[in-house]
Amino acid sequence: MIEARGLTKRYGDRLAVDDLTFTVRPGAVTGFLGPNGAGKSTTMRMILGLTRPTSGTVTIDGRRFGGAAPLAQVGALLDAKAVHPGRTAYHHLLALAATHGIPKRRVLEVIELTGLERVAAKRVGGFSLGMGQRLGIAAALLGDPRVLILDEPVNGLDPEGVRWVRRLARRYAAEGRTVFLSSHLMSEVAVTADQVIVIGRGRILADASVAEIVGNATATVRVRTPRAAELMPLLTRAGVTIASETSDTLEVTGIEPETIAAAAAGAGIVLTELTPLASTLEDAYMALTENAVEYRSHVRNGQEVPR
Ligand SMILES: Nc1ncnc2c1ncn2[C@@H]1O[C@H](COP(=O)(O)OP(=O)(O)OP(=O)(O)O)[C@@H](O)[C@H]1O
Repeated sequence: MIEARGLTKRYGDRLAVDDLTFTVRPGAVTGFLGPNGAGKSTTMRMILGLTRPTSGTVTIDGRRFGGAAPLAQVGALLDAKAVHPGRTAYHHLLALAATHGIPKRRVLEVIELTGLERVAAKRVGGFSLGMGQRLGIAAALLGDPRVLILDEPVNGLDPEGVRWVRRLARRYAAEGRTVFLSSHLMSEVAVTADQVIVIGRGRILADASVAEIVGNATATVRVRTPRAAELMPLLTRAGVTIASETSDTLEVTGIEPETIAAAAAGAGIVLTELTPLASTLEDAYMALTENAVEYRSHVRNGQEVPR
């Protein structure tokens, strides 16, 4: 179990993590989601005792770590590139095991577990991003930890690798361990996690189950009518957004289809389509983080440019 209470980190006048209070429970996969620069890595570093909080506390299974947490208690993947490039994967893991009193046979076990057998004798400097990521995960698993903290674990992995991380996370959670993984992709978290903590600009935007977040997302309804221009003002009110792609189509968010149908019928407007568009976790995420994105891009002249 990871418990953060009022966790705060300030870098100069920049508040990277702003008063976070949350609990990550064992027996479930908890996704930690947020746009670039939201404060995910800083939070994870504070959990692991690698960065000192400006204020607040965070404990793992009731203990606070001033220095790095022991491998047998917590396995972490933070920066997969932080490995000596001249060492082989095997020697990297062996050195790590030796400094933590972990037997050599466990090194062989994690090499097998992470599918690194073929490249274990190769120097890490020549590893692909995906192989480096697997090695980082192998290091995290070395101490057979009760708590697993993975920062962007699927970064650079191929589809097979992504599925493998997903299965690994689920298996660890099913064994009653605590699994906390960050991502900036809601789609990935949706299929892997049970719980989701969403942050933006260092603050918590949501802390709920995946099902709750999807359930709370306001659905959009596509309305087609030759009299769209007349219908639009009848639907306009606080909390409603209307987008119009073509002259006879409206995408309305914030009103139930029944209410739209009644408004149209009342004005004698014939609807040729009234379709609720499934609200996805990705929509919910975009809505949640709308005001918390620092580096959102948008499309101009067909090209994505930073705002
Ligand atoms: N050592 C540091 N010194 C100064 N500012 C920092 C430091 N580390 C992080 N920050 C700032 O704190 C904020 C949060 O960064 P952090 O890396 O925790 O975000 P993140 O959610 O992990 O983002 P990403 O998905 O891009 O990795 C950013 O604005 C970042 O520039």
